[in-house]
Amino acid sequence: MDCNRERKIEIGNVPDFWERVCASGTRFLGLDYDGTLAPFHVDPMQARPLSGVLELLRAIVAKDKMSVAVVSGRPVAEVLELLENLPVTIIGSHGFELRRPDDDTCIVRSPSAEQKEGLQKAKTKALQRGYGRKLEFKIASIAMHTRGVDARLASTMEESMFTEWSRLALLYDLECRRFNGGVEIRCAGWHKGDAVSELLFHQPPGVFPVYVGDDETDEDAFRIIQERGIGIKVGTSSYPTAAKGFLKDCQAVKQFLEAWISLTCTCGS
Ligand SMILES: O=P(O)(O)OC[C@H]1O[C@H](O[C@H]2O[C@H](CO)[C@@H](O)[C@H](O)[C@H]2O)[C@H](O)[C@@H](O)[C@@H]1O
Repeated sequence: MDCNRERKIEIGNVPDFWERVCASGTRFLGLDYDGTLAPFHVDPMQARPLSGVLELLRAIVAKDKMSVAVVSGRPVAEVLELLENLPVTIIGSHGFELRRPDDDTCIVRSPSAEQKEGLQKAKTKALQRGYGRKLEFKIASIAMHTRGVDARLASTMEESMFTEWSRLALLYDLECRRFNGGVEIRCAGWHKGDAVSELLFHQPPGVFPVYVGDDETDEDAFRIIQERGIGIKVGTSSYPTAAKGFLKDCQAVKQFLEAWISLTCTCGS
C-alpha cells in the first residue's frame, strides 16, 4: 500500500475534517457495511465491497486492528463471509452480536421472552399477508425486504407492515424501523450506537471517533459520537441526520479509506 502519496477526499460540510483527525492522538473508525462499504444489490450475498476496498480494509486492520470496526444490521457470519474473514471487530444484527478479531466466538445479546413472543407474532402477521419470501430472520429482528419489487407494491408492503409491526412493537418491547429497501421489527433497548459506545469505552481516553454510514439505523451511532467525533453520512439524506459530514457514495467511501491510510502513515495512528 502506497503510504506516501497524499490522497484527501473532501468531506462535505466539514472542510477541516482531515486536519481535525490528524490533530487527534488516537482515532477509532466505525464503518457500516451495506450502502457504505458495498453498493446495494437485490441479492444480499452479492452485495460485495467495491473492487480494492477489501485491500484497503486489510491495510487499515494491519496497522491497528483494535481501532476499526464494521457495524452492520446483518448477522456477523454474513459480514465475515462478505469481508472474506477479515480480522476485524464486527458488530452485527444492529448491535446484538459482537465478534472480536482474535476470537472465533460471537457474543450474542439474547432477546427477552416477551420480545421473542412479539417477533413470533410479527412473523405470523407477515406470513398472513403473503410476504414470507421477503422475510429475513435474525437473532433480534425480522426484516422485510422490498428491493427489486415494483415500486408501488413495495410501498404498499412497507406501509402495511410498518403499521402492523409498529402496533406490535408497542406491546412487546420492540421497535419498527424503516431501512433502505424495507422495514424491520427489532428488539428495543440496544442499537448500533450502544454497541459503538461500548467499543469506545475500551479505547484510549480522548480517542477521536469517526463513523461512516448511510442508513437510518446509523443515526444511532452518529448521535453517540457527535459530541466527541464526526459522523459521516453516505449519500443524500431524506431525513434529519446527526452526521456532520457527507460522502457522495460507496466510491467516495473508497477514496475516504485511501485517505485514512495515507493519513495514518503521515501523522501516526
Ligand atoms: O447496517 P447495514 O450493514 O447497512 O445493513 C443493513 C441491511 O443490509 C442488508 O440489506 C440491504 O442490503 C441488501 C444488499 O445490497 C439489499 O438487498 C437490501 O435491500 C438492503 O436493505 C441486509 O440484508 C440486512 O440484513 C441489513 O439489515
